[in-house]
Amino acid sequence: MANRPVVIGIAGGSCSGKTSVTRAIYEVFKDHSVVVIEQDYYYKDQGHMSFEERLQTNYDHPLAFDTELLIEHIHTLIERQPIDKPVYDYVQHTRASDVIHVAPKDVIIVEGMLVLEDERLRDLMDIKLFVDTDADLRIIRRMQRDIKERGRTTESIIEQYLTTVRPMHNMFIEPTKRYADVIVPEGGDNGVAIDLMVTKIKTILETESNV
Ligand SMILES: Nc1ncnc2c1ncn2[C@@H]1O[C@H](COP(=O)(O)OP(=O)(O)O)[C@@H](O)[C@H]1O
Ligand SMILES: Nc1ccn([C@@H]2O[C@H](COP(=O)(O)O)[C@@H](O)[C@H]2O)c(=O)n1
Repeated sequence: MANRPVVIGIAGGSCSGKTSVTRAIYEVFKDHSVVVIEQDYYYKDQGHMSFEERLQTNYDHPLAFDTELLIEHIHTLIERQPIDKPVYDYVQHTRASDVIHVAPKDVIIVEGMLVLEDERLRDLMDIKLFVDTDADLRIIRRMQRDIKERGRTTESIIEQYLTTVRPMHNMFIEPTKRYADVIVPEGGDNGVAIDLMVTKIKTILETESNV
């Protein structure tokens, strides 16, 4: 077993396929040892705000996240200590009351739109991925997903996309592509990129000098 866990960052726009790539890697290592940390679960707690106020939040800005807590939790996992991971409720736009107890593992995947935006996060990562999918495909996927899974209407999705999702993507997410070691076109469908990642992770895990 490696001394220091391997930390992989998986960034990219909303609905680019980050979760799909994460799941594909998870499937390979799940019996071995892998933990997934979703940046979305670290949205700031808005329990003190009314539902109407929560609708005004810009969920695509870096300041919407409790990045301090996210960094603290990754440090804790790297030190091979457990964490209580928050749970997020997209319908209520705030943290759920429960947490998930997460044991430390050999592979830590940190997945989320803006995980390459903060230098402190980037510095913790051994491998940085950016999932790159065209904006037209992403908005179609988002429309389908958010109506089905996140309690949204067509009108609210279009309004949010034009006012915050698109401009914040261009301002904060797209520029982080430059920090990626690997740019993955088409996300979960890119079997070659996923195989390469799996091979690289195995190599790091097997390397004695990984301390
Ligand atoms: N290649 C694909 N073709 C069609 N739909 C996809 C594809 N990849 C992902 N999706 C769908 O798009 C939505 C977002 O995908 P996901 O992997 O969760 O992206 P992200 O984590 O980047 O938001 C999901 O509903 C998923 O089923
Ligand atoms: N209460 C919230 C919180 C987040 N969002 C949107 O989620 C997107 C990020 O999740 P992905 O799985 O798509 O990467 C982001 O674009 C936020 O706008 C939300 O709508 N409501």
